[in-house]
Amino acid sequence: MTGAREVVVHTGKDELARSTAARLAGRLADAQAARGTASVVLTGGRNGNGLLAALADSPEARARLDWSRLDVWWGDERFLPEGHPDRNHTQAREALLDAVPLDPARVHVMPPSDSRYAGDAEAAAEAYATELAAAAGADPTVRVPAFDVLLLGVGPDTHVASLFPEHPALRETERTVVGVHGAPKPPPTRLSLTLPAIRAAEEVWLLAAGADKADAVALALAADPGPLQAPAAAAYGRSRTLWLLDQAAAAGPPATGA
Ligand SMILES: O=C(O)[C@H](O)[C@@H](O)[C@H](O)[C@H](O)COP(=O)(O)O
Repeated sequence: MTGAREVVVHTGKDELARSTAARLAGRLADAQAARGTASVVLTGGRNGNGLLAALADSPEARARLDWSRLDVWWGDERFLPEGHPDRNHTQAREALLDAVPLDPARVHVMPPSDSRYAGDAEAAAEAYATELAAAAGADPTVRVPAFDVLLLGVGPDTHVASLFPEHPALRETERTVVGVHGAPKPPPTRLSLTLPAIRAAEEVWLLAAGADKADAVALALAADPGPLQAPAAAAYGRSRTLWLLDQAAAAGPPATGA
């Protein structure tokens, strides 16, 4: 079912961000060298934004990456008005996107809540699904591009993108993007790629740093928990699934008892 799962542990969150930025710049530059273009799917959250900030300073990115030939997508978005400071798009702009010469036509933002979808998360999700399908090419059975790298932050409950444990969005097998209602992490209304869309990526990279992630990482890396219990364990790429951790997140559940 899945490409090999690899785990890489860095000393701390800054080193994780720096090394992952170098790795990502190299991977995307290789794709551009081979195909002319590259694609990356961004994640929200502190680790995702830390990675983007590190990418802005990355010598590897400066030396090798052609920003104008990079397609940028999002794995999830907080369904809030355009420019809201909590939107993943706003935070990504601040961390990186406004500082590099991207082609605006290649930056595929998930619709904000004050767009023409007027607060209708399902309609916004459908619009993004249509944009993905258009980018995937002429074959109507292929509805998501084969992203080079899809990034996912891992939540302390093992959520990835806006797919939370036990949430009905995890059961989606048809749609590639859904509106997520009643999310336990604010804001409650979100847009998210579904598991089938995530699994269309060539490589899925999961990021976690800090002791508060140790239980989640241990659970997701343990033998096959179901997706409903541990969404992170159900997120994998076609050719590779890479877990990028710092030592605290990799330390496993804290010892209990005497
Ligand atoms: O929009 C979001 O909130 C996310 O995309 C979410 O899935 C995030 O990546 C994780 O909660 C990890 O976030 P941290 O890196 O901040 O722990």
